[in-house]
Parts: sequence; structure tokens; C-alpha cells
Amino acid sequence: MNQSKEQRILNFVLQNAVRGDPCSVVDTIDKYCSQKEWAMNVGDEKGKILDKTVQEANPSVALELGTYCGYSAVRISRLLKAGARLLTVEFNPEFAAIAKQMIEFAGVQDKVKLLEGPSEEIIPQLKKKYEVDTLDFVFLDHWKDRYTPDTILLQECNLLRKGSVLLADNIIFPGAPDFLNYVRKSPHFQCTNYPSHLEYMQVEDAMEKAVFLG
Ligand SMILES: O=C(NCCCCc1cc2ccncc2s1)c1cc(-c2ccc(F)cc2)cc(O)c1O
Ligand SMILES: [Mg+2]
Repeated sequence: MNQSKEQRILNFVLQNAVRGDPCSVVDTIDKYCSQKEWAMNVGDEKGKILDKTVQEANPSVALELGTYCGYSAVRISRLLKAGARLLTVEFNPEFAAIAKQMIEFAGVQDKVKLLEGPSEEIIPQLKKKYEVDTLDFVFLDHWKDRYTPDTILLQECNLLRKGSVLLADNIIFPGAPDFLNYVRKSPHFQCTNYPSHLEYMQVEDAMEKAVFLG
């Protein structure tokens, strides 16, 4: 049974990155995916926008929708203060298994909780089952047509507070036009656009920050 691309990415990290060093894991994934096989990690250019947004928010509790191989989970969790945590949601079991190993190799497993399943099932469980009060930061990087319904679901579940920061990947490519419409038209969000490029490519992309106003 030949290996998946995600398994090849993980193996490259296990063989070339420094165990316990999240930066080396992030850099090694970027090296592989820019030189050998493209993969849908947020990448270094948009990753720098993610870093700045996370540092500004300095979250105690962060949520990521769409773990994939764990690249952004490692990237986010390396910036979290002591005691802060990241909940990351992945519905694909193969991806989740790869991400779990990636997170452990990077040494951030104490900050990251990987939740397997569809976001629409997990979001309503966050308060009771995962002891979340409100979310300080949410990174949306899952199915692009789930950004809007899940943003509405987060509000319905009372998981956002005044100042909660949402950051969405792939606003231009593959695109999330209904999300852009929704947050920009809503009086409950203050939006900022960050033009960038699709990971490892010279294709236009962008991220959108939407701060919840309560
Ligand atoms: O689909 C993308 N990302 C989501 C994968 C879906 C994973 C999910 C996680 C989850 C968790 C909970 N509930 C439901 C879901 S569904 C994605 C795709 C491209 C791309 C760009 C150019 C291409 F030619 C082809 C693909 C680039 C990106 O940066 C992406 O993020
Ligand atoms: Mg993405």
C-alpha cells in the first residue's frame, strides 16, 4: 500500500526536523511542500500574518477548524503563553493521525487538543465537553463553505465575546465569498483584509480578520 502525501510530509519531518522544536517542524514542512510536493498548509507568507494576529490576540483559548497535517496548529501553539491552549478540529481520520504525530514531534502536545469530527458537531460540545467559556481566537481553514455556517454556530453557542478574533484563510483562493459577504455586512464584526498568496504558489490569495463586536 503506497504512502499518502501526508505520510511523506510527516516522514520528512521525522527525519529532518529537530524533535521538540516547533519552528524547525514548520520550516521543514515548508521546505518539503515548496520543493517536493505542494500541500494545503497555510505556508510561511500567510503564516506570518497568522503569527502577528495570534500575538496581537494573545489568546488563552484558541480554536482551529481544519488541522490537516498540524502545520498551523504547531505554528499557533508555539506562540501561546503558559497555560493557554489550542483546540484543533479535523474530520479526516488519516489527516488527524498524521497531525497527532506532528504535534507530538514538535513538543506542543501539552498546548494542543486535537478533536476528531465535523465542526458542526464539535462546536456545540465545546462548552460542556471541552470546558470552554469563550474563544479568544478562531482560525478558519476548513471547508470554505463551512466558514459562514460555523461562524453563525459559534455565535449561537455563545462562544464569542467582545473582541474575539476570527482569522480566515483562503479568502480569494479557493475563495470564501459568502463568508466575506457575511462578516463585512454584519454590524457585529469589524473586518480587515490581508492580501497575500496561495501557499507555495504565485497565485493571489488573502486572509480576512473579523473581530466580534458583541
Ligand atoms: O480545502 C482546503 N482546506 C480544507 C480541507 C478540508 C478539511 C476539513 C476539516 C474539517 C474540520 C471539521 N469539519 C469539517 C472539516 S473539512 C484548502 C484548499 C486549498 C487549495 C488551493 C488550491 C488548490 F488548487 C487546491 C486546494 C488551499 C488551502 O489553503 C486550503 O485550506
Ligand atoms: Mg487554507
